Amino acid sequence: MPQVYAIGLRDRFRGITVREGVLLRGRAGWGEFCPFDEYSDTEAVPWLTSAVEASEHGWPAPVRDQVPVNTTVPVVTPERAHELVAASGCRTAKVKVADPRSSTVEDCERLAAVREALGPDGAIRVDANAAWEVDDAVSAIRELDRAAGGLEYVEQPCASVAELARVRRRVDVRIAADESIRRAEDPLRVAVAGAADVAVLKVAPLGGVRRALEVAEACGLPCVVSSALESSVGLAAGLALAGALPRLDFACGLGTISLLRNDVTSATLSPVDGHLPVPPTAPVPDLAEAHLAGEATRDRWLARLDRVRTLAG
Ligand SMILES: O=C(O)CCC(=O)c1ccccc1C(=O)O
Ligand SMILES: [Mg+2]
Repeated sequence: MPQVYAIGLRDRFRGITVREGVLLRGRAGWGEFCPFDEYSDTEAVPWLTSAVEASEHGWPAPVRDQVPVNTTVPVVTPERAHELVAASGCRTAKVKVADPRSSTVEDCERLAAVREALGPDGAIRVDANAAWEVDDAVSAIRELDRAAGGLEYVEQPCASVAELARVRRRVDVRIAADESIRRAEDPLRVAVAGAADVAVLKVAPLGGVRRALEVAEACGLPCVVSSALESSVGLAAGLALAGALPRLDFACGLGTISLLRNDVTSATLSPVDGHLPVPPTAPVPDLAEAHLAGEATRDRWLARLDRVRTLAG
């Protein structure tokens, strides 16, 4: 029987305070199905394909046994940002910016605190989650770059690929594409070359590790593997992708377990010295019992899983 979990977040992230999902067990081990609420049943199909790959088929062989990861800083006070980065042990920090609850001035203050915690040789990237228009993006990126003492890249400053290309021509900071790839009609065909310098790949919305490897090859850009805020069961799939990519030039966004208050496994994938291991399979969710969702949440997820299974055929 699939297990439905509900785990609180330490700080609000992307508007949510509780993360929910389903753990599936198959012949090869465990997989996680956890599309966000805003994903339709059709959009959730690749998330299921990814969970089925993990639980029934397993992953391709890795070419490295550990990956550097960034710490992720939600929209929090500068003091809290400093504390999160200092405690992380990571040499790269990714800071959420352009949130409706945070002005550019506040984003700059948070970035200055992150630089202070990281020191001059750490790398700072920001994620705008498609919030800006082109002109706003250009001026904000210049300000944030200054406040951070240099940015490694800015993730998804605007919504469309055409806008990314226009921003990219006007700023010195690298542009990374996230939503442009993961929410594309066909991620294998999205023309991000010319609009971005870096591709952010998330295993679940791309339909699994094998499918994400094809997207990496098709897009022809350096890739960063990022989580979708999963438990360690889902994070393991991201690590399998990061482990199997032919090249890995940047830290990955897989150090997100600390954003959750709990994990479903005692073999939690929490970074040590800014690195995570590439596991052969997902960890067994031996602590899932302690984080099972209430009945209404469970029924809602099992119904969603049924509908998406039917769609997936
Ligand atoms: O990349 C990271 O560091 C963390 C993952 C992250 O930011 C994220 C997590 C869930 C959903 C969307 C995003 C995003 O990159 O926009
Ligand atoms: Mg992003």
